[in-house]
Amino acid sequence: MVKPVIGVLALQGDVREHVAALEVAGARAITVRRPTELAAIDGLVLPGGESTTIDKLLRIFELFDPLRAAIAAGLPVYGSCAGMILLADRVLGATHDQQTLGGLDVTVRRNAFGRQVDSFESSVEMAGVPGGPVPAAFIRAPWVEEAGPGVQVLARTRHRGASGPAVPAPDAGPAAGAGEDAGRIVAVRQGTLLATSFHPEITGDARVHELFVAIVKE
Ligand SMILES: NC(=O)CC[C@H](N)C(=O)O
Repeated sequence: MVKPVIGVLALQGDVREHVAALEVAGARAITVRRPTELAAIDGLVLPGGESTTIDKLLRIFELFDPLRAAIAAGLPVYGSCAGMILLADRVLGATHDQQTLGGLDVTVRRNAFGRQVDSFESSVEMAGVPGGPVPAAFIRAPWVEEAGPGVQVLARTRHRGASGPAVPAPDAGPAAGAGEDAGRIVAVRQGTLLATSFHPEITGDARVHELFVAIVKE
């Protein structure tokens, strides 16, 4: 697979930014809106946006069940922010009828860092992403509250940030450990599923997408 074909779910959210980052990262990126388009892709990005809206649109576009099945069958997927929520098996703060595609054995908390005004930009040291901290935009971002045993934690914030926005630190990372003082989990991987609380696609740094392209090629 010289140049994998990676789809970006294009129902809502920041689709163009992911398409651009994927192209920089060495993939051929296509937008996906129809179930039949799933057959053409080697991997899929679930963009940021509003997870409740994307969930509803997935069902309206009859993509929910096929996509759930494709993920269960091993389709590599990268979910950013709302996309992380869509990949999570369990969601705290979900609306009453909100469903997720699932696949990632995590519990995520929606809007965990606060409201829209608490959105912030920072940088995150991420396992599997060499070359220093990744610039990361947190926009009404979720965090991973609990991760199952098969889930690899790739990045954490420096502080737990229970009240107000946390400050993801350049030295945050898997070495932070799981102790009481360890920060919030903001990037995870389980098999071929990758998820980040933040948006790396709007900061002009394609290294997280390069990691996903590498996962797709594995
Ligand atoms: N930037 C984002 O993707 C925000 C996610 C949004 N708060 C949600 O719950 O879906």
